[in-house]
Amino acid sequence: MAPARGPSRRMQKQGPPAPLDESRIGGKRKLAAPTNGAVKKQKKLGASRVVKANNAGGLKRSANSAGKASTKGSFKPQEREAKPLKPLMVDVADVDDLSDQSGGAEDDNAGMDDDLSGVDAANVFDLDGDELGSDADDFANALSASEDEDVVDSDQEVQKGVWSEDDDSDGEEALTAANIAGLSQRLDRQQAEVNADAEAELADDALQTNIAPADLDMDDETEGGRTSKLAPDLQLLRTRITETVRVLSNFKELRDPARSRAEYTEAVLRDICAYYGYSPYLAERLFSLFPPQEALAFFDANETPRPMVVRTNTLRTHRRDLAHTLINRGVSLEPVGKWSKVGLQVYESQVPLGATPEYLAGHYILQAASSFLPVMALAPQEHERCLDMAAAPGGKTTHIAALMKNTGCIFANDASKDRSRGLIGNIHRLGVKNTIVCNYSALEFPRVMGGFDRVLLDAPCSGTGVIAKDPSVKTNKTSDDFLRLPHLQKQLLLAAIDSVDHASKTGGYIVYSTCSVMVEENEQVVQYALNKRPNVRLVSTGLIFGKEGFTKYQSKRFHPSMKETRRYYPHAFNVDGFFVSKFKKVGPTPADAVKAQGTPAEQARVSNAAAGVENGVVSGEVGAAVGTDEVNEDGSAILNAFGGWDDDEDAVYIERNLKKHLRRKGIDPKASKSKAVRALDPKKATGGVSVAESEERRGSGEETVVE
Ligand SMILES: C[S@@+](CC[C@H](N)C(=O)[O-])C[C@H]1O[C@@H](n2cnc3c(N)ncnc32)[C@H](O)[C@@H]1O
Repeated sequence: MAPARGPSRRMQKQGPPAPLDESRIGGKRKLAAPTNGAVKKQKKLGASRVVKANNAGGLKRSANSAGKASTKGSFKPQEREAKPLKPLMVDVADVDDLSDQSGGAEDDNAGMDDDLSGVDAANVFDLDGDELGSDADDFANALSASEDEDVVDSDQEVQKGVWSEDDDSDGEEALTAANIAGLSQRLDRQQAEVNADAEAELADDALQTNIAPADLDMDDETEGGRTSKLAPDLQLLRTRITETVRVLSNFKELRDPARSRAEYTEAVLRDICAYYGYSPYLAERLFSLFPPQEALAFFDANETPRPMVVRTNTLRTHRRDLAHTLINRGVSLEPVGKWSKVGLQVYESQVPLGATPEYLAGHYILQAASSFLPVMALAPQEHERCLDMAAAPGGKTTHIAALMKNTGCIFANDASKDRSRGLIGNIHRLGVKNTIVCNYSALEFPRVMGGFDRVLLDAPCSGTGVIAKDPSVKTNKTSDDFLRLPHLQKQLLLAAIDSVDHASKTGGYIVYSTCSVMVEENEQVVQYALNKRPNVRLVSTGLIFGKEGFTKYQSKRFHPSMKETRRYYPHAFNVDGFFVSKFKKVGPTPADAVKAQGTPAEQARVSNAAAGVENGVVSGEVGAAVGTDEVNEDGSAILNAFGGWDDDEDAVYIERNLKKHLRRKGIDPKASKSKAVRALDPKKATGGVSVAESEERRGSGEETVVE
C-alpha cells in the first residue's frame, strides 16, 4: 500500500471550503452554524455509519445494514471485484448505492425543470442534525438494499434507465452520506471555526476597549500604517474598518455629528485599500455595489479561494461512477448542490486532480461552479446549431457538447490562437465530436456565419468576480478598462444577437455572461443591447439561485426586465462573482444593421473604440456608446436604431424623447412639434436606418432620438 500522502498544496492552501450556499434554494436549510448538539449528533451518525476498510480486502458493513428494503428502487449494484485503489474511509457499497443521473446521461435542463417545479426542501442536503438524520436513514436503507447485491463493478456498465430523475436527489444524499467521514471532519472544523470566531470576537471586544480613542481616529493619516514606513497594523485596520462600517450601516444613530457620510466612506475606503490591497479606484467601485456590511463580506470573501469543483463529463462517465472512483483514490467530495447534476465539490484530495487517470481520460474537468451557470441558462438542445463566441479554453463549450450529447453542431470560436490550443486540447480530452473550432474576432459574426439556434457570449471582462483567483485585479484595473471593455462587450453582444435565428423552432436564445460584478460590464451592456436591438427581450435564465440584476444603480435606471438577469457573489453563494443574462430573439435583425457592423469601416470603428482611451482622451465613440446604456423613466429604450415592432407604442416613446431632446436644446417642443414628430414618424424610423447611419447621425448631432 502506498504511504498516505498529505493534502496537496492547493488543498492545504484552500483548507476546507464552506459548502456552496443553497440557503436560497431549499427552504429547510438553516443558515445558522450547527449547534453543539447538532454537531454531536452528526458525529454520532458519522461514527455509526463510517466503515473502515477491512485489511483482508473485504469491506465491513454498517450495523445498520440489516433488514429494510431500499427506497431507491430497482437498482441492483453488482459485485465489486477490483480492489479499491486506496484504503477507503467509507464503504464502497455505500457509494454504489447512489442514484446519479437518469440512465447516467446528463440532463441539466431536466434537472433544472425539476428544480424549478419546486425544490423539495426535504431533499436538500442540510448540515443540521435533524435533516441529516433523515438523510442518514435513507443511507441506512440504501445500505441494507445493497447488502445482497453487494457493490457495482466499476468496469461494468451501469444499468441504464433504472434511475429516475427523482432518484438523483436521493443519490446526492447518499453520496453525501458516503462521505460522512469527510463531513464529520468538516463539521468539526466548522465548530472549531465557530469557536475561533467567538474567541476572536471576545479578543476584539477586549481589544476595542484597549484601543485608545486616538487609535480609531479616522483623520489620523499615520494610523494603520497608511503613511507610516512601518508595516500596517492589520489588527487595528480591521477593527477600524469594522467600526466604520458599523457606523455607516446605522448612520443616523451611530454617527459622530461632526462627520459626514462622505468622510466616513472616504476613511473606510482608505483602510480597505491598506488592509486588502486594492487600488483606491477599484475599492470605491466595488464598495459602491453593496450596502457597507455586505461590501465588507465581499472583500473578505475575495481573500479565500472558492471550493474546488469538478464537472463530470457525461459524454464519458456518470457522476456516481466518477465519485466512486475518486473516493477510492482518496478524494473527499460531495455533490456540488441541488442545482447541478454533474458537479462534485472536492473537500480534500490525496492526489493531484489535474493528473489522475480519470482526468486524463476526460471523465471530468476542473471547473468553477459559477461557470456551469451560463451553460445551464443557455440550455442547448440536442441536434441544434450553437455558437460559443469566446470559447477558450472550452469549459463551457464542452459542457454544451455534453448537454447536446454530441449531436448537432457547435462552433467554438475564440480570437486568441494561443488560447484556442487549450480549447482544442479540452475538446479532444473530453471526447467532444460535434464541435468546430474557429479563430475569428467574434465581431465578425454573423458575417462569418449566422442563423444559430443559440449563442453563448461568455465575454472577455475585467475579472472583478474572480479576485480570489487573480488578486492582480485588485490593482491593475483602471477607469480606462471600464470604458474599453464594456464597449467591446456591447459590440460583441450585438454580434451575438445578430447571429441568432429568431425563427429557430427550438431556440432563438442568446446568453451573455461575465465573471465581473461591475454594472458597466453587465446591466449597462445588456441595456445597450435592448436599446439597440428592439427585436430581443430579456427572459428568465431558469437558474434557481442568484440575485436579481440591478434595475437601478446610482443615477442609472435600467429596464424593469433586468430583474431577469442574475448576479452571483462569492460572499453570498460561495461561488465566483458572475453575471448571467438570457435574451430571446423575437424578430429579425435588419440586413443593413448586420452589414454595417460587418464592414471593414465599422469593424475598424469598433476596434478603435474598443481600444478606448488614447492619450487620456476618451474617444467620442466610447462616450457615445456609454451614453446609450440607460432607459427612460418608464423603462423604455432610449435609442432604437431600428425596430417599430409596435408603431403606435413607439410613436409615444419617440415623441416623449423628442420633446426631452428639444427641451435640452432649449427649444420649445410645442412650437416645433409638428415638424419634429413628422421627422420621427416611426415608419420612417424603421425604414432602413442602419445602426451605422443612426450612429453617424448621432455623431453629427443629427440624431432623431434622445440619449
Ligand atoms: C472569459 S474568457 C472565455 C472562457 C470560456 N468561455 C470558457 O468557459 O472556457 C473570454 C475569452 O474571450 C476571448 N476574446 C477576447 N476578445 C475576443 C473577440 N473579439 N472575439 C472572440 N473572442 C475574444 C479571449 O481570448 C478569452 O478566451
